[in-house]
Amino acid sequence: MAPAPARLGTRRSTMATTQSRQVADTITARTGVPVELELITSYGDITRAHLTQLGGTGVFVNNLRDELLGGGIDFAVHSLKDLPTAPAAGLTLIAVTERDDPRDALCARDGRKFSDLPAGATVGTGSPRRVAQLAALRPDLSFVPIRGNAETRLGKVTSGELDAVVLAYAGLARVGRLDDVTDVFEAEQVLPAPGQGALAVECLAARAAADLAYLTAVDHGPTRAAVTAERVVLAELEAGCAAPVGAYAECHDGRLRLRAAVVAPDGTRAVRRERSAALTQDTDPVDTAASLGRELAREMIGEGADRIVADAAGGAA
Ligand SMILES: NCc1[nH]cc(CCC(=O)O)c1CC(=O)O
Repeated sequence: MAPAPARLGTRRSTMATTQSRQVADTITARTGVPVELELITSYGDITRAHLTQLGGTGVFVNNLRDELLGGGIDFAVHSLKDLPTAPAAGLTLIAVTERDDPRDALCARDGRKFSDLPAGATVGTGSPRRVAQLAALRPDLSFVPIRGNAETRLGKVTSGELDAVVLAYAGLARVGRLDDVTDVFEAEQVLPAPGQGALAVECLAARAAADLAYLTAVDHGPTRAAVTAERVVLAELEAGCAAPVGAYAECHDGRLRLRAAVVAPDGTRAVRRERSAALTQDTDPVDTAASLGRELAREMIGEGADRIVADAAGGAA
């Protein structure tokens, strides 16, 4: 008899089901274990509240976590950037998949580049991190908070309601909308969100070394080290996914290079730092990454980065 398929819990959006299906297919290809998708509705998908007003992180992941704890699903796939940095009791990140393109992308009317947008052009994004970094580059633009899935946001450009929207390149790729991209931001211009472009596989901690150990087949070491450094910066700054914090790490020639930026929502104040560390044979890259993230965050706090985070959280949305 064929083994019962593993139950993978996913949000219902096109982006979520596409990325979950990709992870499922890779798991099956590498381990032979069949996987079926279970669609779960999340609060973040149904609420009409503005994302920065939801009062807390994790709106996209809590229902999936409840299903994991209740045994309704065997494992869940999340966009890593939507996962709060605090560990969830009883659960573990058994795998972090190889990162897709981490950059942010502009989708503008008339094929315009970011530098070609006229003064006063309206740019839609619900992310304080994007607004802050974009305002630092182009204080003459008008940033408009928007919500909804990628397709809804792109629709506001097609309809003429907005001149442009900014979205994650990886997400646009997953919903098949790369043709809408008119410009891409390099890390020098806009640092992505910690974990952007990577997917996290989460399961019950008690099953991780037991019947679900095969899930480590989709773990990618260099991505796990990079996103660890990025997420430690976020955690040390006591910031969540709605904070104006960008962080990006990459492994190159045996070194891990970490860059981070904390920018006030109006783009006028910023703390930007970078630091790198050697990845050696006899140290765990994840430990090296965590230390690197802590050191960089402490330097940034010394320059007032924590105050920018606190002011942004306390200020008006
Ligand atoms: N907050 C929603 C969300 N979560 C993950 C992605 C994109 C895909 C990714 O970063 O892996 C998006 C949409 C966006 O930021 O444009």
